[in-house]
Amino acid sequence: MDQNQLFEKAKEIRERAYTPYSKFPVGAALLTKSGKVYQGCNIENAAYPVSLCAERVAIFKAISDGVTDFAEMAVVADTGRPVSPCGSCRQVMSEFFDKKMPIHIGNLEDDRKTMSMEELLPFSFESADLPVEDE
Ligand SMILES: O=c1ccn([C@H]2C[C@H](O)[C@@H](CO)O2)c(=O)[nH]1
Ligand SMILES: [Zn+2]
Repeated sequence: MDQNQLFEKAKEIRERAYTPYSKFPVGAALLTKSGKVYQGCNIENAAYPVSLCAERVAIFKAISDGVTDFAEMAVVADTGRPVSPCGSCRQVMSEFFDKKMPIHIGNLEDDRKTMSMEELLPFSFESADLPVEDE
């Protein structure tokens, strides 16, 4: 699966977004090293903060399937510049993605940009920062 195909998967799932409040559908496609693709769309709620972003839906689908061998992600929305994942999604990505993993962001005009995990969230808070528990 190449980058164009991954963006197609992101655009496809974007059509399933549930966005009656923002009217801002987003699609994400997460490729695993074994070639499987997990697709996610944003799902909103009348209680606005309960809404979940496309990126986290894709990641949580994979994690709940027992899959963690992530290779690349593509995210797409109808934005003027390539869509910028929110801070909460960057933090969740950093929990599961290697620092060098490429994240492709784009818009419907196919303006695209690829950033590594560590470019997207530098100096991230991570498990190594937590105190080590003695036994
Ligand atoms: O990268 C992004 C940015 C925003 N949203 C969603 C959250 C909300 O449903 C809507 C407007 O913020 O877009 C995503 O899914 N991914
Ligand atoms: Zn987000």
